[in-house]
Amino acid sequence: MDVEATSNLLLPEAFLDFLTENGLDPSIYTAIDSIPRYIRLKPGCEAYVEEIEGEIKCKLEKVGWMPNFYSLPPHIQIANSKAYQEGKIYGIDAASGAAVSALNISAGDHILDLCAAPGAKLCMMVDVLDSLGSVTGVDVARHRLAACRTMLQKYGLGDCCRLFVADGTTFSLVPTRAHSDSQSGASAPQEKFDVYKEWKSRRPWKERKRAAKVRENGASQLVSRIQDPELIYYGRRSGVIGISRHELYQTVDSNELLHCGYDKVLVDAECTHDGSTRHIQKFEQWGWTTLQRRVLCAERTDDLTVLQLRLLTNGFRLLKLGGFLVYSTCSLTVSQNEDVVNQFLLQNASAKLLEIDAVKNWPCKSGRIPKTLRFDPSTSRTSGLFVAKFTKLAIQ
Ligand SMILES: C[S@@+](CC[C@H](N)C(=O)[O-])C[C@H]1O[C@@H](n2cnc3c(N)ncnc32)[C@H](O)[C@@H]1O
Repeated sequence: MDVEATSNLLLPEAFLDFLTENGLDPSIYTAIDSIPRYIRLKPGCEAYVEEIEGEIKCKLEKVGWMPNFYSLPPHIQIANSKAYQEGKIYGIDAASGAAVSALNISAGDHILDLCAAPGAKLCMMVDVLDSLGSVTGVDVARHRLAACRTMLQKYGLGDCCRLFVADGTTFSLVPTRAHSDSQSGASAPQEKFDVYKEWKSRRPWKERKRAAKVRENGASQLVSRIQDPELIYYGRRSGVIGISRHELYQTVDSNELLHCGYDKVLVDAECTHDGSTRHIQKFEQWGWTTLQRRVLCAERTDDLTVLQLRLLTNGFRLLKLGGFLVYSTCSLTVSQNEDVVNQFLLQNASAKLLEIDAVKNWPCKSGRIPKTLRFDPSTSRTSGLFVAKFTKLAIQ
């Protein structure tokens, strides 16, 4: 195959083989420069649109199918703009916006984002939540979650959030409303003295020592064996302040989870990122051998599908009865999407795949399983994304 004739990128033969094996059309990388960049305007900042246009020297096109989203030419950089630095705009693809919208977040919801970093979707969730309810962000990569914390603080969105470095396949903590509503009185009186106080970026010595110990254990064990998620941030209204460590880390059994689990769960799972043309473009600088290791290696893909199924299964376990869970990946391979969904449905009788209400206006296609969605860069003019939505039913 003549690589240069089919792509703006000089895609290596091995990647083209990967696409062919997975039934993916390499032409999604051809039009890479015609896919716009997207930003989300912080609600309440509508009056600044003209000022922002003046600053970044280009017109912002309103995205008709996704509120608060604007598109701009892909070469425009926003990172140095005042609007970006002040948190009035942030970069998030419109398809990512669709994954969040599919959750139908309402004020007061308690939300779990199981693969949260670097946090674009988490920020949007907090915006939509309008500070009522809570968002719990979990990610196994500490440095990426720390970047998420920085972003929350920069955008002034952290008040109702708490962030845990943890393995999403085993994470077990419920929203703190469960404790404050029903269990706060249950802890021993002496523990009440050792309650979480307001978050300070400089942690007390005792807490830093404890966190360092957890990290040390993590380095010497597989991450999935870390018992205690590490709390690296909590906001004033996250439900953490005023409760004890014992209360925060208390877990509940599966029956209780049906009632005190999360209202909404996002599992934006780790994947090969092959649907994100911009991500694949970065391998030009990072080196195609990194792509070989991260994307093309069959063993890695097999490990990934196991991880994806485990993340989805645990996210679903933490969902309350009647709640909504969205599973998304930015891979377009069937093995990481429809195959994972099929496997999950086979193993979870209480899971029901749902239609996504807003889909009529979205520029996406159906996935191979009815009700699932695929954003395909060549037709949606967004990054590639797979989205499936589930609810939890009561089973006898
Ligand atoms: C596609 S990215 C998530 C992007 C994020 N939702 C956003 O909107 O910015 C996948 C994330 O999964 C995290 N991850 C990988 N394995 C994980 C695990 N076992 N538990 C939790 N997070 C994991 C990675 O560190 C990565 O940050």
